Amino acid sequence: MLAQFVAQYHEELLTTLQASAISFLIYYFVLYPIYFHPLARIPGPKLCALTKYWILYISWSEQRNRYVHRLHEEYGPIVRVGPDEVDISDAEYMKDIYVDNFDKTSFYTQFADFGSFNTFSTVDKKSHRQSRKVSAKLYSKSTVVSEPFQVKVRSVMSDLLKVLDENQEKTLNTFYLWSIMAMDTISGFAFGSKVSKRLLRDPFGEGASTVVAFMTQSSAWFWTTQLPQFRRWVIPAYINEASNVACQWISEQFADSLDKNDETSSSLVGVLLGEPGAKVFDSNRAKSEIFDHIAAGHNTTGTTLSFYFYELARDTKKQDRLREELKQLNGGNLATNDYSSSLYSDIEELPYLSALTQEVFRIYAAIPGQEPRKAPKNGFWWRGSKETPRTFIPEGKTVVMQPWSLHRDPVLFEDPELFNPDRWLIDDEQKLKAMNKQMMHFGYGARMCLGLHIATCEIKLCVANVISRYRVSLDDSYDYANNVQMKDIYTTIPKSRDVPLIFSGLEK
Ligand code: HEM
Repeated sequence: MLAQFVAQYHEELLTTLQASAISFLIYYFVLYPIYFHPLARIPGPKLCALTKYWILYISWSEQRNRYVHRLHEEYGPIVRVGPDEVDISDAEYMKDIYVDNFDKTSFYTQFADFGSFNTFSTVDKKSHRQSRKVSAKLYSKSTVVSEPFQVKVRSVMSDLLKVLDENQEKTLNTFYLWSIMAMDTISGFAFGSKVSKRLLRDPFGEGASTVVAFMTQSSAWFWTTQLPQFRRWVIPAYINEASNVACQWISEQFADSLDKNDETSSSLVGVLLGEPGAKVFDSNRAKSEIFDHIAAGHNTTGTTLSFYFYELARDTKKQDRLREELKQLNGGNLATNDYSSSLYSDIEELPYLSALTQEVFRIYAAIPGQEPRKAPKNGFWWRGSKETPRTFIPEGKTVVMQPWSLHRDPVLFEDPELFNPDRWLIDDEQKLKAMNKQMMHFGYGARMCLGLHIATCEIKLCVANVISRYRVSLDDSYDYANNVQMKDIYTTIPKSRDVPLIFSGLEK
């Protein structure tokens, strides 16, 4: 009977089944994500709501930070950038997401080296807390300003001043130079000064090849963080080779440090391994941590300083004004002839130096991109705004903020693309407080940058030492407008990997 029915009506049945399947597919893939999904009331392009591959494509084509920023300008402080992902640009939510410490997403899990995770790549709160505790004291402000650390950083500054002295009036790739300098600082801290390589003593040879190896291995960031399942198929062999070179570089110094380092309590190796027998971390875990700190610390600092000096070189009035401020420190004189560095305690609070530094951090945040977290167990409320009604964001959905947009809020930062250090020198305390609260260049909350005190110290010391000795200028033959832009990626670098500048000694 049934067979007879099917035989008689099979064409109509097929059509009905096909129609149902098509209706289901339309509902599931189009109507549900756009109209019925829990995030449906959050504005954004329909393509973002339909498929996660759109924002992945934008990310892959290195446009995400600027694209998401444009979405905020069009749709307001919360935008839906993927079917299950929202980006928020409102400082009020920094506490909810980063201080209350939503777990990191899997974006971070692939930042593991030597087969072991590290503080940066742990996603859950509990293991992160335990991991971070081990090295937090070593990176604290009190350690960074202490004399033993300051001796190390001043010694790196002296190496840098020698390089500049020997290469006056030549065009230097400053992105490499500052990155090498930052690498020397972190590796001195990590392996102890007797062991760590002093790359500034061979900046154009081993120095350049080491930073290039680290930069090359991190150039696969998109596949590593976003589509790790395809990584092994799409990554060219030279990236894996660069990764091996970088790991080898860490391993050699790590092994040497076990033999020769006598700074057990003040070096990262000493702290990570603990007293003999304590077994805080095994050696692969310790190497993974060190790899990550060196990778996180040199590139970001190098990028920040590249844009810093670029801004000073294109506006000599700003250089002169900073030089005037520095002069006051030395009884009206600038630095002496020798290579000795200024004291951090003397320059740390200088108003114009601090304003310049804050403005560089604002426009050129070295990590300008997404810092994704997962909505927690009981979800999370968007409390409502002019553009978007109060909306519940369920557990597990991705919630992101990007410094790029927070730092370009036109209400707090008038003419946001203008490099204007004077905006930090106003008398309006309330406004300054709001501006500072909006800054996310070192992240925010419990997972804020571990190296922020070292980085700030190095950056200010480097600028003060160089500007008090040299006039910095652009190389007229170089196309800065096209080449010196921020690459639109998670950790930015100058697009051309080259910021050529010329240093001319000041008359003493
Ligand atoms: C100008 C220089 C630097 C900038 C702009 C910077 C920025 C940041 C940002 C934004 C984060 C949070 C990232 C996220 O949650 O997605 C971060 C985390 C981190 N940074 Fe830095 N960083 C700098 C220098 C350094 C240095 C010198 C070190 C060396 C120790 C370092 C080590 C770390 C570590 C270990 C984390 C992970 C912290 C955690 O998850 O608890 N950074 N950094």
